[in-house]
Amino acid sequence: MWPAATAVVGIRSCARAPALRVVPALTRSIWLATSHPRPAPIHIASRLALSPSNGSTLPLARAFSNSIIRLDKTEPVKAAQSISSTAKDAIPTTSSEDKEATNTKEAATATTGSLASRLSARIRSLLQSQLAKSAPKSKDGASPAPTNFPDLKRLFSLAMPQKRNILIALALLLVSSSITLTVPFAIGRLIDFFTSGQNALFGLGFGTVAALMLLIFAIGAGAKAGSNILLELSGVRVIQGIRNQAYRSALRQDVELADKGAGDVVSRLSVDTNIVGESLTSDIGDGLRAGATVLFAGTAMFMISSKLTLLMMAVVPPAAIGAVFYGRYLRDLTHKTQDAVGQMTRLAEERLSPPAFRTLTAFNTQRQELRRFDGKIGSIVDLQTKEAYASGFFYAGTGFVGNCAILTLLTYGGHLVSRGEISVGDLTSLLMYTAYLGGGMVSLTSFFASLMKGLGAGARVFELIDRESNVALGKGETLSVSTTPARLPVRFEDVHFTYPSRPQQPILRGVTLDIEPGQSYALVGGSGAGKSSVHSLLLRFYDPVKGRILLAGQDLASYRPESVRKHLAFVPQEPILFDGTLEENIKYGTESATREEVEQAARMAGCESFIAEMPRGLDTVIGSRQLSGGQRQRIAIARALVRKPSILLLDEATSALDSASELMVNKAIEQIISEGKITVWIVAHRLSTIKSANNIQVLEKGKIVEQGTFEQLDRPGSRFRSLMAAQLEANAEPAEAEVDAQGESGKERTTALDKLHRLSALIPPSTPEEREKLKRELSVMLRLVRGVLPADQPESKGEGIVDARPLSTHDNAWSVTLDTLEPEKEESKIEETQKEGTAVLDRETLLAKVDGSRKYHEYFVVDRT
Ligand SMILES: Nc1ncnc2c1ncn2[C@@H]1O[C@H](COP(=O)(O)OP(=O)(O)OP(=O)(O)O)[C@@H](O)[C@H]1O
Repeated sequence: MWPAATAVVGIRSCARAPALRVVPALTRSIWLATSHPRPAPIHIASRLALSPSNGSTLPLARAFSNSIIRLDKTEPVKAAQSISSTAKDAIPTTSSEDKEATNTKEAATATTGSLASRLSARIRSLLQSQLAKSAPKSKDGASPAPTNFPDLKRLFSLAMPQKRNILIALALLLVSSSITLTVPFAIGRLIDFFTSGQNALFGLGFGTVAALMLLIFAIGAGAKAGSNILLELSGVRVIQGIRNQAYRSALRQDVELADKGAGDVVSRLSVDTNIVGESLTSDIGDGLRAGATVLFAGTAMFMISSKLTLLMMAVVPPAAIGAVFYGRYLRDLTHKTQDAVGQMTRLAEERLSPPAFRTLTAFNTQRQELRRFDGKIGSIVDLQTKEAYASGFFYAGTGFVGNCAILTLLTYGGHLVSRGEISVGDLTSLLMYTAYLGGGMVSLTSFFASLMKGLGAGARVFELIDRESNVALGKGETLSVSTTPARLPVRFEDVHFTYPSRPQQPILRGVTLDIEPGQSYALVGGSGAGKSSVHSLLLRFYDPVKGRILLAGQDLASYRPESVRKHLAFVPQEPILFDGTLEENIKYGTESATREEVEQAARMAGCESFIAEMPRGLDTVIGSRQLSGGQRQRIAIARALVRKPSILLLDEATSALDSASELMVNKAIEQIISEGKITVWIVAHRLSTIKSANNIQVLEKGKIVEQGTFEQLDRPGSRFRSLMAAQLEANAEPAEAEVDAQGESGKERTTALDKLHRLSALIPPSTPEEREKLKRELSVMLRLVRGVLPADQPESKGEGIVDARPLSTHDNAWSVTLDTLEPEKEESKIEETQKEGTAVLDRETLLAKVDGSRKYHEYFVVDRT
């Protein structure tokens, strides 16, 4: 408010003519119109303001300004040195003027030299501590990672695609600003015209002048509209360009980025890009307008009264130094604030994701979550509080400096008017130009501050854009294949692996294995053994830290990742569906698939029945969580099948399926396996799934400890058997009450059948009590098997009922046949079978007892060594 307030005092002190009464109000309204609510790069002002006045100050201003520009670059300490050396250069000039003539030049140099070096050290330490504080902490919180702020050139390069529009907008802006800036001059002349009683103004009649001015103002308004529209539109396009660039970069990253959570990336894409785009377009417009205002107003003032102008300009350098430090502080603060916003977004996004939201609702952890979120907001508020204090003090300071300047103008200006050195009109123009200058400088500070904010946010955007992926897309040789599906042997050779986020935790410690084309493999191991990690390495989500993976005899890392992934299909543990139709979801990644191919894949994956129940079949739109877990898995399997891959990777792909669906999917997989065209590599816990593979690999403690066929591995003392036994024990815990409660309803039957699957490979108990328990269970199962067979079941192989393979090849094993479990014979038969060694029940025999008309060709076996 300084120009308006002090204008009153100034005008009163030199009031001569009635027309002057209008000046304070006029000054105030013009100042309000030109001032900006936000701060300004006084360094530019200082350069401009100082330039015409004093030859010796021009280099200083330039050097200072250059130092400030260097501050924006990535070398803050060098910039600090530069600033201090600029200050050092400045001190001899000013101090030598003030010194007594008796002072020797050496003494002055020594004094100023030590002052300058102290100043230099102080600035350097300030900047270093600021940088250290603002730099994001590393994961362990120990050592801060240095922040690389982009230089202005890099920042401006983002606006290059809109260069033409921006330049036109800026040219229009200069036209409109120039017109606005002639107003104080015209008013000064008008005041002199009215107070002097002349007949002509600029040699023209008043009416003509007024009409001309109206025309000029209209042109100014048009130019302003044009520049505003063009800048806004350029801003939108620039933001669009930055977002595209950043998103493209995000999509090309390796999965490590996603492991950290998407929230931070999302906030970079949304908030940071916005800040950068704004600072490159509308803020640049504001800045240029303000710069032109300051330049024009300063020059005009200088022409009206150089003495007065120079006197006023003395206040600029301290304000400029303040602006530099404020700007820099703001830039670091913005970077930190944006980081904090990123963390908050990450938390909110994670917690509001459908599965997380269900969990927090079910566990009543809303308060706890709110506290956690509050903590995140708290750190943002802390940073914003610092910003509030910084801007409060800064603006108070610049306001104070401005008031001092206007006071000087009015006091000394009034004096000059009273001495007749300048006219009242001149003083009025000066006063108005001061208001313009003040407003312009405030706007410049605002522009400077937003540019600094842009740099802070830009650093985060560039971090994303520049992030190098370890597994770079588009780099490497194209994997060329002669057949479809391609026959691609895989070999892991002494592969060691740790996740980048946990380099101290080895996951694989020398895995060596072979995958032959057209074969099927099951990778088994305890939870957390690293099975999924093995698949991740083949998919090149990560690269091994040691050893190598060979694909078709060549290092996997030498291929273009996309060309390898084209031949792989992957069904993850937790399949992801996207918003869209079922067909779109199945075709995801295989856009060329026809409707028939989609339908066939859906059929093979066992999706047919539930798709048929959907209102629009394959065209039904689904959200990411609008299907059951088992349905999602089946869609994901269909998605993999429609791809017709060379290698099909299934990671617990049937874990969420019930037995009937699992059986259906397993049959589809078995069919694929039997065709021998596609290599199938399964990660599984369930025996029924594992057994469908020709080869089994057992992963333990980061190594493959056993591999072979099921028959080879299912032997006493094998790691595989103990692994299976441990899992089965954990799963098969039948209780009498539960068994009784099962009845024969479809759902319960399915549950019991699931248990039956597991029991088909159970190691029978050795103690009489446990054997008792097993007998009870098997007898219930027998009842269930009878119950589950529909009366109209055609003569068949028992499809869709029970999945169990012949295990008759097992040496030294024994089995309890279900027919031994007919109530009256149970006890004796078990004993008997134990003595006999291996005996197998074929279902045909079993079911012949149940219903002589049916034939079944599969077996239930209870295996025991
Ligand atoms: N993105 C990751 N970053 C860091 N560590 C990870 C990551 N993913 C998995 N791990 C760790 O790597 C180890 C192996 O995990 P992996 O998922 O490969 O095991 P798994 O054998 O597939 O387990 P499960 O059978 O339970 O799915 C685990 O200890 C796990 O904590």
